[in-house]
Amino acid sequence: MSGKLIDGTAIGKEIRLEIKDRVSNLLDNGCKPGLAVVLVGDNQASRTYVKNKQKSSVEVGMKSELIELPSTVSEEELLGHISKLNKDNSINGILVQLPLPKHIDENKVISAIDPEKDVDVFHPVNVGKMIIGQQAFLSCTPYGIIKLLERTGTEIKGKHAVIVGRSNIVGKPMGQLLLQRDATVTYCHSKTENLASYTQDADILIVAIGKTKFIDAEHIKEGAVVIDVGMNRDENGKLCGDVDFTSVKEKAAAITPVPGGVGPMTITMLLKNTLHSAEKAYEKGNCSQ
Ligand SMILES: Nc1nc(=O)c2c([nH]1)NC[C@@H]1CN(c3ccc(C(=O)N[C@@H](CCC(=O)O)C(=O)O)cc3)C=[N+]21
Repeated sequence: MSGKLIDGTAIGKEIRLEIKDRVSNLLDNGCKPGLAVVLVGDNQASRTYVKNKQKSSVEVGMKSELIELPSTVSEEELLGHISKLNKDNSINGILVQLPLPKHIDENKVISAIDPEKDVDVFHPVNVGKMIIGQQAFLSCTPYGIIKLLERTGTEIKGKHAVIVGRSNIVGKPMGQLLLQRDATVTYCHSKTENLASYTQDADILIVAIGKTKFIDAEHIKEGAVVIDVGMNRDENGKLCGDVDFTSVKEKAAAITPVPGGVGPMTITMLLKNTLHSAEKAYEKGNCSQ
């Protein structure tokens, strides 16, 4: 079987058009959704990602605000910016780009964001609500992956989903969203013994471990759907995933490429959550231009 490509750029575009329509409804009513991105320091990769997020939010008609702070900024000053954004009616979503410099406590900063504006879904209250199925916003990367599975007609119910990686922002929430959709979920990670024995049984394999070509054709069951969340740079600086795409695509029923797979969907879901937040604010009479 020759693997079918899951085109995250194209699926993301479709969803962004739907978002744009709903943004334009809000605009007609005097409410412009606003996303604030806080970038600390001068990490080049972070800067590129943030630019991408800004460009995408403007494309769907949102306001984009960038708060750029030097790597020497104090925790107190950063918290001050967040407090201001929390109170700002023109801002519906706040994202603090991670990682933060070592002298700043990431958990403290994330917890300072108003959960109603936490469109990234990193706040412990939102993560908890999501896991018990009470949350309006869903984690951007896992939610984007659910959309990829849905829009490619991949059955989730009753299937064995194997997650490789257990981060708080991808692996853990991913498993929970799949569980809510009636998959049988196995979590694997860097300490799992005999990893292939689990991955070879996966109908849906999600890989988010952060190691280039960590998964090859040997790990795959014929006809599996393979989702590659990896964002690694190879020796030439080229972006590549955690899956050996060339060999795995021959065995998989469908596979996401890197770039052009999960990445664009993460940003799309960030926009969707920001739209959601603005719609809620509008209903409460709290959305301004
Ligand atoms: N608070 C916070 N929220 C995040 O969501 C967050 C973060 N911090 N820190 C860093 C990671 C990384 N991340 C990416 C999102 C999209 C692409 C993306 O769109 N990638 C393109 C390619 C981009 C390129 O060519 O460099 C693609 O896969 O096609 C990449 C990386 C979000 N992150």
